[in-house]
Amino acid sequence: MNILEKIAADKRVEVATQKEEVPVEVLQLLPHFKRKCISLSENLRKSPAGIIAEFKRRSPSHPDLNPEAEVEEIVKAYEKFGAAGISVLTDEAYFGGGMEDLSLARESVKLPLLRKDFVIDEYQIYEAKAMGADVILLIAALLNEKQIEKFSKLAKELGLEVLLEVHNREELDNSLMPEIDMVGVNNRNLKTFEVDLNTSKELAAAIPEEYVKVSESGISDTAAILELQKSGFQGFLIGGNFMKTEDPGASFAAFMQQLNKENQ
Ligand SMILES: O=P(O)(O)OC[C@@H](O)[C@@H](O)c1c[nH]c2ccccc12
Repeated sequence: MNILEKIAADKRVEVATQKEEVPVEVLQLLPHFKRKCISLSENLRKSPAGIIAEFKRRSPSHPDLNPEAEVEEIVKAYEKFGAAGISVLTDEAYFGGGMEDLSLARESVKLPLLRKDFVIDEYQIYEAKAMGADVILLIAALLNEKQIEKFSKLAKELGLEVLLEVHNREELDNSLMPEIDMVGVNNRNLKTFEVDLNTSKELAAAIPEEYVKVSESGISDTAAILELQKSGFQGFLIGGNFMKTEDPGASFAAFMQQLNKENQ
């Protein structure tokens, strides 16, 4: 079993328990359930930089990233210094996050929030909405075409946007559908953790124009962004580069300052 399959197997157990504790009918009563979502794809289309800054404490590839990080201060800095959106890891077992982080982020900023998790069940989409998310992630490597269709239709019904994550041409060709808003190319192979920005560059041309293109993972300098922009990317999902430092908000601010200088 590779790491992705292991995460998905654990996730099924976790979701089954969670569903019993807080059924969908209860989620639907929470105040954010009726909230009108903010569009990340629109923000990315109009933003000159298009950075989706991520909050995560650890990951399977970086177990000691920033174990004690607190969400509020960091997401506020991400907003203040010009992020187009924020990604919050809600997986506890492998990333040290939780739904609590997502709700705290919701209370702290107005930016669109991506619930970053391994969606394998419709329940998690209701949960994302109830906790104040604007966007869900669907990972093509984990889901078949039918599931992607079912999940993205539900997301749309709830007013959420969908970021589809692909890692190769086959996943892309099998998973595109009209309900998807953004296509993210993950530069990190979730099966081996290897990072290669060429993954984005090579897949860019195959992504139809109507989808906003997002390059995910392994981006550590502004030069990479300028290059990826040339390949047609409008969104850049960056986590570790900021979270690995003692003050992720300050590192993000410095990164944005540099990027704005180069973009002029
Ligand atoms: O920390 P990085 O290398 O900047 O990567 C951020 C983000 O792309 C990464 O966390 C990610 C991309 N797809 C995922 C799916 C699940 C969990 C995490 C991820």
